[in-house]
Amino acid sequence: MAANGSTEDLLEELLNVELELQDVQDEIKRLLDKQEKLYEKQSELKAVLESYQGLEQAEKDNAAPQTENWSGTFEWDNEADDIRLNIFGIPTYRANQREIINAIMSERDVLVIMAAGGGKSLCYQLPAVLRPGIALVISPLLSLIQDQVMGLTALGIPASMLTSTTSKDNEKFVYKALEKGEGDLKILYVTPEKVSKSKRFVSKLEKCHHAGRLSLISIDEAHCCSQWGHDFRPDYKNLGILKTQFPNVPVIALTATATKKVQLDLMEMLNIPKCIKFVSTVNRPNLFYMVREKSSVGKAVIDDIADFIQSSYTNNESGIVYCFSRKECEQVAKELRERGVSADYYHADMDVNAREKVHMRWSNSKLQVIVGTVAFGMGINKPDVRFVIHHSLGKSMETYYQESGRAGRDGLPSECLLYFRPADVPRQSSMVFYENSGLQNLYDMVRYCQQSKRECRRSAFFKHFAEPLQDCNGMCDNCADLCEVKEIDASGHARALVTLLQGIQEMDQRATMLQLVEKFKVKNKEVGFELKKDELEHLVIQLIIHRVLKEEFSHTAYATNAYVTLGPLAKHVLHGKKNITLEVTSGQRSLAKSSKRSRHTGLEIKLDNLRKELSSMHGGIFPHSILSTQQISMLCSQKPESTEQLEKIIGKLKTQKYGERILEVIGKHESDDEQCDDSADEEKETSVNRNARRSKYKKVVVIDESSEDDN
Ligand SMILES: Nc1ncnc2c1ncn2[C@@H]1O[C@H](COP(=O)(O)OP(=O)(O)OP(=O)(O)O)[C@@H](O)[C@H]1O
Ligand SMILES: [Mg+2]
Repeated sequence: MAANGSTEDLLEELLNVELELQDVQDEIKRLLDKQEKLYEKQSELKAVLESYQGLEQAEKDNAAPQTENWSGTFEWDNEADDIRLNIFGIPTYRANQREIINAIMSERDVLVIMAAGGGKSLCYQLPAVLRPGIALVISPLLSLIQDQVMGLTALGIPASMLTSTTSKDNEKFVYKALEKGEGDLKILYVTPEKVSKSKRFVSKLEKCHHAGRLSLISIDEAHCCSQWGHDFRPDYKNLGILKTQFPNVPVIALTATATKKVQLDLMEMLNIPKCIKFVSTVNRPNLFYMVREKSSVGKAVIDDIADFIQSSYTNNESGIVYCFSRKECEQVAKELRERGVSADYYHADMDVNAREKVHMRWSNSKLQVIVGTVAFGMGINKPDVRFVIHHSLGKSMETYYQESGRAGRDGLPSECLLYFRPADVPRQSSMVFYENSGLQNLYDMVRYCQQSKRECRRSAFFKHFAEPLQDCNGMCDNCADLCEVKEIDASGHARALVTLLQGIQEMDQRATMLQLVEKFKVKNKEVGFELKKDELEHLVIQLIIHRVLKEEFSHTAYATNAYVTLGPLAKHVLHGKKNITLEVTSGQRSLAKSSKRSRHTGLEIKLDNLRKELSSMHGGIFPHSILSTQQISMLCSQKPESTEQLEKIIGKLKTQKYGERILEVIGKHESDDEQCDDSADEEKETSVNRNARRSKYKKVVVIDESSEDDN
């Protein structure tokens, strides 16, 4: 019995030792993984440091040529102005466009960083028309290429492409144009694969260059070259050979966003160390940014989205709704349709044809809203997207800037609305935590969502992209809506939360955010004023961002779960060294500044209908290629009566093609107008006004700035 007893004891002890060993091995594995990650981070940081040093040197080396005055007068000024107005139908240049065109015309290599919709295409398309020969444009996506070629063809500019969809006949035509200079071709679009994989193409290009007919090389969406960028394409890596093969042909690389590191990478990979750099602001002054509380009650958020679209965008103006997952995408599209919104979904699980069909219907304004995942990305070229709604927060400020930036590429007022609720944070964090800086990027995004009502939303973008602050001009919810902001001390709640979590951890248990909040509600009725469930969730998230709490992740066979644990600054809260305040805004908001959104007049609607009619008559080119929304606004304010007046607004080419119909619509509207005193021009309520009224009572948690150091 005794022997038996001691065998059992020994077995138990052995088991315990084995369990402990297992724990130690797990711990070693965890530490080795951590070491691996730290090594990676170390080498990445070293590379960044080197590239910064290199960039500074390169900038010094380039200092002299950069001082050239690209806004001066040039011999091609008149001809360029003529092409701009009479072919492209563009009345004036936007910031940096003229300077970039002048640098390219002076045969310099150029790197252009210009916000989405800033007008990068004109910077290479105009010199392509102006210079003799053929311009080669590298673009990453078939759909982008097709849009561009269609748009140029509508303007009467001979453009072609070589892609997987090009017919044999067309290919022959292009090769003849390259090799022999036969036929009419000014701009040729190809994907990067063509350059890196088709020897035949490169040899034709060499012949074209040899005969002096290669006018310029444009590399659009150039950030795809860099592994540090957000859309790396392996084939972009080989584009450096273009400068080696054709050293005297000017190269223009263009992208909407590139950090300093990406810029340096691009210059190196494309072999353009001496390029002239034009960096424009990331600010998109025409975008109105707003964040709304996402209700956790049933489908309230869908009701809100449908209401937003139906009350602000009654003329079928295009929009995008971004969702977190494919399933959510389909669901939201269905729910919006049930509420009478013309919506369909787009995600990576669909076959290419179905996806393309949805995209086309939307591009032609036959479908109002695309409900998409991040897969609905770079190929979107529609300039008149009036609103981008995020059903859930994105994974970083960078992606939010890109996605929301698809609104208002035509420069007209547009809205970017994000729905936020704390419960969406662990959904995202459990997806991104393994990415390099994944959590840090996500928490920056959360900061934007939970920002104090006293802070401008735009300032978050300026900070993120390391740019000096600029005036928002009332173009975000916080700047437009005056609301009373009160602060309430929530340090007691924070302390109680930390204590509760400490207790949970001491019992070797753990809790998700929702479980923690539930437990807290049950246990802590006595902490001063009572917070509602969603307010407590906001508080937990805010404590995570400020490292009082932290998220930890654990995998099951089906999912990754996010748990909340004590963070490095938990002690500060416990010892009263860090104050936490709750921001409470009053429900009554008033509009600070007058609305920036233009009104829809009867004439605008008539001209919009006309461009749609003409677009289907002209072989389905996009309505915005017939008349841009900006041109419609100018037509409405100037109401031209003759061909000469019309030409000054939309240029000769469009006047020749569509002038008669446009003048007819304006003339008829004017005579109707006189009779009925412009009753058709009933103002539609501006969305900014409406937003101000629809904003709801809300509490935001902020960490007191006066509290102890965060680090
Ligand atoms: N000077 C201008 N005046 C008015 N409209 C312009 C001007 N330049 C470009 N646009 C219009 O602005 C819209 C966006 O231009 P473009 O497609 O070139 O943007 P982009 O900078 O390439 O943006 P993205 O990064 O999204 O590709 C187009 O409809 C274009 O016709
Ligand atoms: Mg572009």
